[in-house]
Amino acid sequence: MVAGKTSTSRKLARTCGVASVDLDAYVERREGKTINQIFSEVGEEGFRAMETEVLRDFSQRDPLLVSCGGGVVLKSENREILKRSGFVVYLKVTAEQAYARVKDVSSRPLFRDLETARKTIDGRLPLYEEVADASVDTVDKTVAQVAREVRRILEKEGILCQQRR
Ligand SMILES: Nc1ncnc2c1ncn2[C@@H]1O[C@H](COP(=O)(O)OP(=O)(O)O)[C@@H](O)[C@H]1O
Ligand SMILES: O=C(O)C1=C[C@@H](OP(=O)(O)O)[C@@H](O)[C@H](O)C1
Ligand SMILES: [Mg+2]
Repeated sequence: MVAGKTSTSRKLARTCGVASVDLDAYVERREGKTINQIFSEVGEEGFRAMETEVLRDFSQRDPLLVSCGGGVVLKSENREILKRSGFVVYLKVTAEQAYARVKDVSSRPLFRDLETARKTIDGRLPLYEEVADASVDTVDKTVAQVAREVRRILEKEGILCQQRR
């Protein structure tokens, strides 16, 4: 959470002219509810079911930049989809940096305080590493810098065409 997945993907889509979708934004629009409302109405389990459904749908469309929610790695089914059908870039962040970026964490039901954020990040680390084809450290970098790094990786992999600079 707050690694900059949504912002980086949006920036990259704009600069590279590639279609993009944010899974959380898509779920919110489809349900006509915020992530918070979904969590309070159907719980995390209900939200995770929706997340898997949209991940499955969008994994079949190509080329597409998909920004996932940070908890997408929790289900093994999702991890298999990510590994099978995408090139996965893991954006790394520390709990401290994430907190410094957003003072108001109220729109993220699972990001409550610094200690919880630390534990969440530590607990998920092996899962992110399991699915990642590449990783980018986002600490002390702007969204534009992170997007540039991701773009270079995708160009090197032959996923995006080299752009003239
Ligand atoms: N590299 C960054 N530097 C500074 N602020 C950032 C950076 N990446 C994201 N942010 C800010 O942090 C907040 C959360 O970013 P977001 O892209 O929604 O992260 P995620 O989708 O990983 O949770 C936004 O307010 C965004 O502007
Ligand atoms: O890490 C998580 O479990 C979650 C991250 C959120 O997305 P971001 O990582 O884009 O904030 C959102 O999917 C939901 O609040 C749950
Ligand atoms: Mg996001």
